[in-house]
Amino acid sequence: MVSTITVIGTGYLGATHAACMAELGFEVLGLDIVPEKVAALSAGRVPMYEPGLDELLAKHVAGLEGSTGRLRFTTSWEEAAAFGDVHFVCVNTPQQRDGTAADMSHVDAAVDALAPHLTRPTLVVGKSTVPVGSADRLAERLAALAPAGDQAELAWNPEFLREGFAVGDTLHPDRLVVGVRSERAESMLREVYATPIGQGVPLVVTDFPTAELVKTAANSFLATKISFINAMAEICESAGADVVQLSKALSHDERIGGKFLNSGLGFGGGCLPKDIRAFMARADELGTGRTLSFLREVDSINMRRRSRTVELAREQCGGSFLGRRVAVFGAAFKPNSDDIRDSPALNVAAQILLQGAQVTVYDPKAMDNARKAFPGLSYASSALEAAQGAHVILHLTEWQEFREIDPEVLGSMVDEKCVIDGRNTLDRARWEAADWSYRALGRPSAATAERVAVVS
Ligand SMILES: NC(=O)C1=CN([C@@H]2O[C@H](COP(=O)(O)OP(=O)(O)OC[C@H]3O[C@@H](n4cnc5c(N)ncnc54)[C@H](O)[C@@H]3O)[C@@H](O)[C@H]2O)C=CC1
Ligand SMILES: O=C(O)[C@H]1O[C@H](OP(=O)(O)OP(=O)(O)OC[C@H]2O[C@@H](n3ccc(=O)[nH]c3=O)[C@H](O)[C@@H]2O)[C@H](O)[C@@H](O)[C@@H]1O
Repeated sequence: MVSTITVIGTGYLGATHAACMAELGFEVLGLDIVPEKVAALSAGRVPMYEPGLDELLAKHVAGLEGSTGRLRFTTSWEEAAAFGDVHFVCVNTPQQRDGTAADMSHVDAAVDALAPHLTRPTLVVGKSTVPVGSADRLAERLAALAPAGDQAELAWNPEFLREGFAVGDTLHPDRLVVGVRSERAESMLREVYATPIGQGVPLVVTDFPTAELVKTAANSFLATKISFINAMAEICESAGADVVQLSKALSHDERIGGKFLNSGLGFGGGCLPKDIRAFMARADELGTGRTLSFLREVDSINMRRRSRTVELAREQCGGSFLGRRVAVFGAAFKPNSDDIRDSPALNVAAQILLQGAQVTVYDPKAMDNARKAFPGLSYASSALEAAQGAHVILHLTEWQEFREIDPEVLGSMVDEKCVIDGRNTLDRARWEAADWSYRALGRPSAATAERVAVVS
């Protein structure tokens, strides 16, 4: 029977997974190699912003008043190995520094550190996003290093949660996918996920490579859908059409659907960009690189959105950024997160800074991370403060609070009433009624829109 679970790597994925496993009723031990992270989590503090996670920690972390005491954290591999019936590996797999493939060093290091302590029957479950073929390789490594031999078995269980919705996505996933080599592994994972399975969540039981591929295929599809609508935005710009209306019209077709069809600055974050690149690199290794060549285009459409946003801002500044003040609303790669990994907003802000503007950034949650990564940018403590004396406002991460800003009030603080909506989520009519020049990717300017209206 499975009653104890360890979670190795307590970042965005692992901290959430650990807390949710405690919520499902298991005794959980989270392990990380960063002692400060372990100390923060042990005190019930979430080292990042993830809605709902602090409540779960308060409910379950041992030693906190009124908690179930089911959740603890450690840096000790011996303790983790002795504790867990099941070990989830949730460490990071970033893009390699000198290439586009996934850096597997953290996964390998975690397996190498855990395995020698595994003296009793156990299941090690990979959750990190890895190149297809990794599980086969790691299963051999585990069997070779673990004193328990083939009683220390591997399974692969990719994760599909979205940051900002991580708790809900973990407790109520769309589907569960498990790659297994034995009935024992399957039945242990069925025990772990008995609650969601009992609630009707579909479970797909498959082999290692298929489980690994489901994950990279899913992220590639999502990235492709976003770049598709952003390619349409490029066409709209040339043809004087409006990509927001186009997207809405497409979404009424149930076969297409409206999700992940929001055009704008494109995708960033710690997953979609590096996952499509790692997938292409792996396909090259497998000798099928051509099959995924479309993902190169997906990537370059996405990166072009960033340079197009910089261009549009430069046009609005009269052709040069020199001596101009630019306010950037948003630093996180998406709203409801403090994650700035490959953030399109910060990428644009940094490019504009390098071209001579004074750039002031405000984000509701990602300020600390942004300051550390981009110390050359200026930071304000509110959107209104960032906008003081600005020649152009760039709306680059679509936080709710930016949608709620009154353009009349903001208008009295800026030098020029010019806004670029990089996420196509501001109420254009409201901004134009307050006398702002509103520009967006894939949407006609007010002048073109009038011309199109006259012609039609
Ligand atoms: N962030 C997300 O929304 C999702 C991430 N994933 C995948 O999950 C994996 C983890 O991603 P994140 O949580 O975002 O990364 P992260 O960087 O936030 O967390 C990784 C954690 O692992 C720890 N770590 C690194 N090496 C270790 C080792 N040898 N032993 C123990 N701990 C170690 C780090 O200190 C860090 O706390 C990646 O493969 C990612 O692609 C999958 C689905 C969703
Ligand atoms: O593998 C992962 O780590 C995760 O990657 C994504 O989740 P996440 O990175 O949290 O964020 P998304 O909501 O997918 O957004 C990714 C990026 O695409 C952008 N996006 C999203 C949707 C859209 O219509 N348009 C668009 O530009 C967002 O602004 C953001 O920059 C996937 O949605 C998750 O299923 C997956 O588990």
